Amino acid sequence: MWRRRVGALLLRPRSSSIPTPSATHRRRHHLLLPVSVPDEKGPLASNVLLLRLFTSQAGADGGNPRKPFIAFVLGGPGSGKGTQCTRIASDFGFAHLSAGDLLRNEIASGSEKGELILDIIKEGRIVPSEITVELIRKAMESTDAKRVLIDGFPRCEENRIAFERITGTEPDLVIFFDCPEDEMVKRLLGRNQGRVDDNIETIKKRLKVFENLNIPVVDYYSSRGKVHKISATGTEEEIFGAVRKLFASLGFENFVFHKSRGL
Ligand SMILES: Nc1ncnc2c1ncn2[C@@H]1O[C@H](COP(=O)(O)OP(=O)(O)O)[C@@H](O)[C@H]1O
Ligand SMILES: O=c1ccn([C@@H]2O[C@H](COP(=O)(O)OP(=O)(O)O)[C@@H](O)[C@H]2O)c(=O)[nH]1
Ligand SMILES: [Mg+2]
Repeated sequence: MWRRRVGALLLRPRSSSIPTPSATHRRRHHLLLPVSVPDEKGPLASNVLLLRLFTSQAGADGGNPRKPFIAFVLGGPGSGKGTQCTRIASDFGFAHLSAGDLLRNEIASGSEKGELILDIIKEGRIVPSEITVELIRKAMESTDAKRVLIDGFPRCEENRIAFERITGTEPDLVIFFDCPEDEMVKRLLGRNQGRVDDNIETIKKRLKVFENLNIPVVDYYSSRGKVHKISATGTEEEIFGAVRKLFASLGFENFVFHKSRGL
């Protein structure tokens, strides 16, 4: 086991647990990211990330040879996380763990926890950390993959802290898909997957939760030099072009590219 020891179109959110963003936070968010995040227009190979990749895969990370390379994939609702993760998984051999899908599977299982999760998702709020982290932990345990994408998690600082405490590990890389709100709304309203949260009322709440609770997680990892911001506007293919460059710059082999050349 790899773990150390197994162990602003927006409505005000209804839940009082959702803090109102301070002007300082908003200012910080918009100023901080471009300064501290190496973006796709910057130098391709970030030596820090490259070093982490090799230390993680070679087992030098905390002396644990079986710790997978972990990438958190963040971005607002509808920014294209799931779409891009599917591409990364097939091109670069990552296991794709979608926190939202794990939660929806729990709902589909008919468990008592599932009922609570459904109520929270309908409201666009965040499921208690212990539930989500436990689902992710189990999913990670049941894969032998050496590279794992965790899509749509952590959603808030509390999620992040719980993950790091329970798994005893941190992500090696955080990808942040940066997308304007109006584009996200358009995509969500056209997603057409029958989701209980793809309606305008819930979308407004999810956007508010994203800005208030998820952006601080991006800021935290930015300050630790782990975030790679990718502009999520343009076609799926154009965005994947930037993603591909990032993974190539980190030394990941592109299986599809090699297969197409008979290698
Ligand atoms: N670059 C893009 N341009 C237009 N639509 C997109 C793009 N990427 C994804 N979509 C569509 O937008 C919707 C939301 O994408 P999805 O990957 O589910 O986002 P997320 O997981 O971040 O919510 C889906 O219907 C998807 O097909
Ligand atoms: O770590 C997570 C991931 C998702 N969710 C809930 O599940 C919903 C859908 O998440 P998903 O990632 O599937 O949505 P996406 O951003 O991809 O549209 C969110 O709005 C939250 O209510 C959560 O509480 N914690
Ligand atoms: Mg998704």
